[in-house]
Amino acid sequence: MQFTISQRFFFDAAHTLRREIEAEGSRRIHGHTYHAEVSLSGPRDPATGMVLDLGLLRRGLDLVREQLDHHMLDEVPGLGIPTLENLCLFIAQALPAELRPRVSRVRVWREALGDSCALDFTPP
Ligand SMILES: Nc1nc2c(c(=O)[nH]1)N=C([C@H](O)[C@H](O)COP(=O)(O)OP(=O)(O)OP(=O)(O)O)CN2
Ligand SMILES: [Zn+2]
Repeated sequence: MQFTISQRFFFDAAHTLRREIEAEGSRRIHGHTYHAEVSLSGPRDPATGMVLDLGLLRRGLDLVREQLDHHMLDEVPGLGIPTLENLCLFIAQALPAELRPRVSRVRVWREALGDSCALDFTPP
């Protein structure tokens, strides 16, 4: 049996973005509140009854959040162009190594705008 556990966090960050449309406002430094959800999938460990203790996932997410919250996203090493797509990939790759193989989905969204992006990984 495959289970999926997930946890969310949010961060406030600034960025600029080059776009074909609505270019002027996006090119100026502006900020968003971003929400992110990381899902891990796998079997239950019969000894613990858990896929993984959610407290361990929370610790991993706190480490990722520190790299994004109140940062200028254009300057975050390894992020690249600060789009929702690249944020999904960055978050997946910035998780501690022991969590990464179990990541099945990373979703990032901006509640105020209704924008969202999800990155899905093939289950192991
Ligand atoms: N596929 C993607 N498209 C866009 C992304 C993205 O990450 N992936 N990002 C943006 C911008 O971040 C942009 O700032 C959002 O633009 P917009 O919807 O115009 O929102 P505003 O910041 O202008 O909203 P306000 O209501 O004025 O704060 C665009 N596209
Ligand atoms: Zn923006």
